[in-house]
Amino acid sequence: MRDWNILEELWQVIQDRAEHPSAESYVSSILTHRKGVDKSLEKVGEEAVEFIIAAKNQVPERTISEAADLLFHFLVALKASGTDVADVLDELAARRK
Ligand SMILES: N=c1c2ncn([C@@H]3O[C@H](COP(=O)(O)OP(=O)(O)OP(=O)(O)O)[C@@H](O)[C@H]3O)c2ncn1[C@@H]1O[C@H](COP(=O)(O)O)[C@@H](O)[C@H]1O
Repeated sequence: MRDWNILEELWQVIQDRAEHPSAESYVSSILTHRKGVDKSLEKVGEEAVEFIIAAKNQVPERTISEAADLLFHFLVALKASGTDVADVLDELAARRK
């Protein structure tokens, strides 16, 4: 099975950008956007739609790329909304049957 550490790494980078915003950082630009949390939520919506279209049209490369965009923006939106990804993982674990 593929290593999931990339998601953990990405979460660490997002945390770091939140604590130390930088002008060159895309993550910082979303987390400090004038629209507040709405900007990150908009991006999740856009990327979800793009993912759905790619998957429906059965375009594998595009589906992978849009899925990556969606996962990335979802993590940024979790941060922007003050949600800890650890709590989401705990919630999933608690649903184990
Ligand atoms: N995984 C990503 C990643 N995926 C997508 N993107 C950016 O997300 C943006 C999405 O863009 P769209 O296609 O929606 O383009 P757009 O219309 O210009 O976007 P908006 O103006 O609507 O925000 C692009 O600028 C991409 O570069 C990402 N930017 C950063 N990362 C990761 O986040 C880390 C930190 O990045 P910085 O914060 O930029 O240092 C990086 O090292 C990467 O690992």
